[in-house]
Amino acid sequence: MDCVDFSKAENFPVLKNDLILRASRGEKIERAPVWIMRQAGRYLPEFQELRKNHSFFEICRAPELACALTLQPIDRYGELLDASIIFSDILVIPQAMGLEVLMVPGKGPVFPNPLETPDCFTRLTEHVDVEEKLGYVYKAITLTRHKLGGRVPLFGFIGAPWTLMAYMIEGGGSKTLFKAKSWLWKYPAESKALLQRITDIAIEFLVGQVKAGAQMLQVFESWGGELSPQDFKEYSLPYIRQISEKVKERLASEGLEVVPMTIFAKGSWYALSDLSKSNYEVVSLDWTIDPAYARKMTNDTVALQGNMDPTALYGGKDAIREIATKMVKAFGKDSRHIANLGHGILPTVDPEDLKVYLETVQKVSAEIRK
Ligand SMILES: Cc1c2[nH]c(c1CCC(=O)O)Cc1[nH]c(c(CCC(=O)O)c1C)Cc1[nH]c(c(CCC(=O)O)c1C)Cc1[nH]c(c(CCC(=O)O)c1C)C2
Repeated sequence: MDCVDFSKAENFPVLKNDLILRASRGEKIERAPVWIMRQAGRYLPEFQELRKNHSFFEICRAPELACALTLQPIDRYGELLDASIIFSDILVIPQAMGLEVLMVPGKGPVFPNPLETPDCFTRLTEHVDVEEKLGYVYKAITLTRHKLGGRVPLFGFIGAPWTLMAYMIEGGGSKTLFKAKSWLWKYPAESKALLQRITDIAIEFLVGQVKAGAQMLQVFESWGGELSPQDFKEYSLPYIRQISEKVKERLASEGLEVVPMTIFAKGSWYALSDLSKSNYEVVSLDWTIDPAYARKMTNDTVALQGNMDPTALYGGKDAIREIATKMVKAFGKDSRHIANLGHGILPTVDPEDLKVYLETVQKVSAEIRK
């Protein structure tokens, strides 16, 4: 019997379901692929069980545990999911840059010593060795690719530079982001220097994730919608563009597969046209955007991902069926559509209700293509 070494990014099992890769590239699909942001998370009792005995970042740093959590939704929902996403967090980049981040149960991420002024740059590591600091994510990706057995493709991801900068200054979640945004007015040059430092690491990290086995990449600009259209153009878009352009250049020049990339800029409806011209195959939509409007603004040049309101999963099974059906129909049968929610699944959703959503999407999106 052949012995495959699960620590090596080679001899991966053959992919059996490439629906999401085809949808991303605008190829013909028999139905819309579906996956869920935060699908490996707190709404699953099996996640809670494992989490009881381990801290959040301990799990991220232990490839066996991160792999086990990534597989939980895939094992539970079987063929109802068309993609997996590696269990990790966007905040591993600020950690690699030298900032401490804690995950406080019931509160979320906390930076005990956030950046207060640009003088604090002295606390950041000058040259981050991405492999040394974040190699644990690569190991988790490689192991997961083997253990997935080719069932579905595996996403790697990062937080976009503006979103990470905001966390590094706010020190955690925030309603107004007034501390991070005040940097844009008080220290525009230093803000751009910080965004560039994050961008350089992000590029390296995404290339490393593909090398390790990631088959798609998603960039989360979760706090895009806190910026005005003008500020988005200045402090978010240029870095989002650099990331897709340079990652693809690097992948091609290193003879690696140039994998499809998704941009999710939550709240940035005004930027849809710009985002569709930013070298991403997929633009992800939050639930406030009408699919027809998005199709028009992106001029039908990209695949669209989304976008049921995550709280619709609290409406009961009949409402879920009705709302999911409407959503699938709104994206239409000819369009490139990857079904998802408009943001991450909330921690108190009943996993059986999510199942109804997945079943409905698969059924309806196949029916309208017959
Ligand atoms: C893609 C991803 C993320 N986090 C996690 C994953 C991997 C798992 C998956 O998606 O299935 C695990 C992931 N990350 C976290 C959890 C819960 C941690 C726990 O067990 O206590 C999980 C499962 C913790 C976390 N980490 C973060 C928050 C948000 C806090 C805030 O509102 O400011 C929280 C609560 C930061 C974070 N993390 C992430 C984002 C971008 C997506 C989004 O906008 O939701 C953001 C903003 C991305």
